[in-house]
Amino acid sequence: MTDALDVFVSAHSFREKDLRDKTVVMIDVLRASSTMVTALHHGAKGVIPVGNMDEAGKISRNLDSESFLMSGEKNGVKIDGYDLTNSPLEHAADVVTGKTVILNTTNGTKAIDRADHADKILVGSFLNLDAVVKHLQDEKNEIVLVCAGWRGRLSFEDLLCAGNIIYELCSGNLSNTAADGAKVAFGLYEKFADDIENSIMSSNYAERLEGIVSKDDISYCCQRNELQNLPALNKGIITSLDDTAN
Ligand SMILES: O=C(O)[C@H](CS(=O)(=O)O)OP(=O)(O)O
Repeated sequence: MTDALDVFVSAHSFREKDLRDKTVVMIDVLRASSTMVTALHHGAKGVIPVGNMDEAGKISRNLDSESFLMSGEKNGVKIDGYDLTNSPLEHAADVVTGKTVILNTTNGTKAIDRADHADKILVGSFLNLDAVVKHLQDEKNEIVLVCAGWRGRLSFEDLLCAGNIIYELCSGNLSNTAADGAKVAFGLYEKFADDIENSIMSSNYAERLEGIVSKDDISYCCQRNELQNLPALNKGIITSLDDTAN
């Protein structure tokens, strides 16, 4: 099954047609994917991913002011006038239950926007890795793991998570005929499998956002299989797969 799977290392490394009729798993470990999974696990009604502030503003104007929260960041910092940053730890049950979260981030929400032509878009992270793997085991479409990366560049933690998904799907035995992207992600995971958190703590992200994003946030996002839900995009809104009409 891993022969029908490829990995794109950033949200800018594919063309629209590369995703047509495929099932995409968008991976932005730090932090958009982890925040979406967490918000939905904690009872958010849905997450609306937006690519910029204008879009966020337009959507919010059509909603009852009590019904939603605006979450997001620019360079890791809360956007003026927003309720929350995109820290998963801020998306706690007492904050998000029953609310729609409009989420605006530098990479993750834009990656979803760019993956628009896929047949299905799922959201993956270390937190819900098992749920992703279980779903992909029965997937009929070709699969593409889209790492959000950072501003068009590769991010270590996203590729590592893609490698972990592939490793589980092939039970640690990747075929020689797998795509190059799958081989690279798998190899990265093999190297760092026993040291996920430490290796991510010395990634470019951790260095770049030191003092802005807390170590608690990063540690939280490195936990594997803490949450069991699988977010999926449905008509512009992300909900956990069991809650959607599909
Ligand atoms: O806030 C985050 O975790 C990042 C910030 S940055 O773009 O890596 O500086 O955004 P995200 O879209 O969640 O990757």
